[in-house]
Amino acid sequence: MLLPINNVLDKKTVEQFRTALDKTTWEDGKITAGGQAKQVKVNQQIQDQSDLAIELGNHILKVLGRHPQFLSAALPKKIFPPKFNRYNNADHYGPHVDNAIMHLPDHQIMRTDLSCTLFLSDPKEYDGGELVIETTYGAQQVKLAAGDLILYPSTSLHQVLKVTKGARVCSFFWLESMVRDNQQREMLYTLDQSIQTLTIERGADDNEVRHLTGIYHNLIRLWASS
Ligand SMILES: O=C(O)CCC(=O)C(=O)O
Ligand SMILES: [Fe+2]
Repeated sequence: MLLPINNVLDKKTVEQFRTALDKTTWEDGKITAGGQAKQVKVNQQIQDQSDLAIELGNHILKVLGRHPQFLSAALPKKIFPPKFNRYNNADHYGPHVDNAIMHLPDHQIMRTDLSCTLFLSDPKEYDGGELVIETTYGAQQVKLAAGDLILYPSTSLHQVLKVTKGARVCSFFWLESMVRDNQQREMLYTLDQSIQTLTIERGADDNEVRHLTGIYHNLIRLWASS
């Protein structure tokens, strides 16, 4: 499932992020890529452990930590500290699959189940730069408004097309989910969203709402690892 989540950051916050990012130092994105990805990666990034990356990254994590739709869809166990990239002057990132295992700054490791891009440039600011994700239903092109985020399975082959005008600035990161299997996680998300709608329509004291909520939690018990 490719899931867009709108307005993760409001316009004012995006503006504050951009003011800081537009005047910071950017380095070659190849520095942090390995193997096959290094060969096809042509973009810029800011240093992962810089004060700015940590400050902005923590803000994103705080917002996501209380975002019901994100939490329901991702069921996150570990989230990689958000990174920041920029594509301009014909930058692009050729087709690749993200590494399965990532090393966290505290020397722990995590498995990547879901990949995220949080757009910090408005589509009007640049030409090209679509994130193209291969799915079982064909390639999907993603280009979202500034402040919106796309969540997609890390198992997917994906690429960022050449930016031919302007600049595409994003934050990107990965997460390990408590539910490893994409299909199980997607069913839990659909069930949870349906329960939320039903609860609004019928109230929390409704018999079916009670049963379905119980089933949701019991499926989590069966499928989640903490
Ligand atoms: O810029 C993006 O949207 C994705 C970047 C990416 O695929 C990566 O860094 O692995
Ligand atoms: Fe990637």
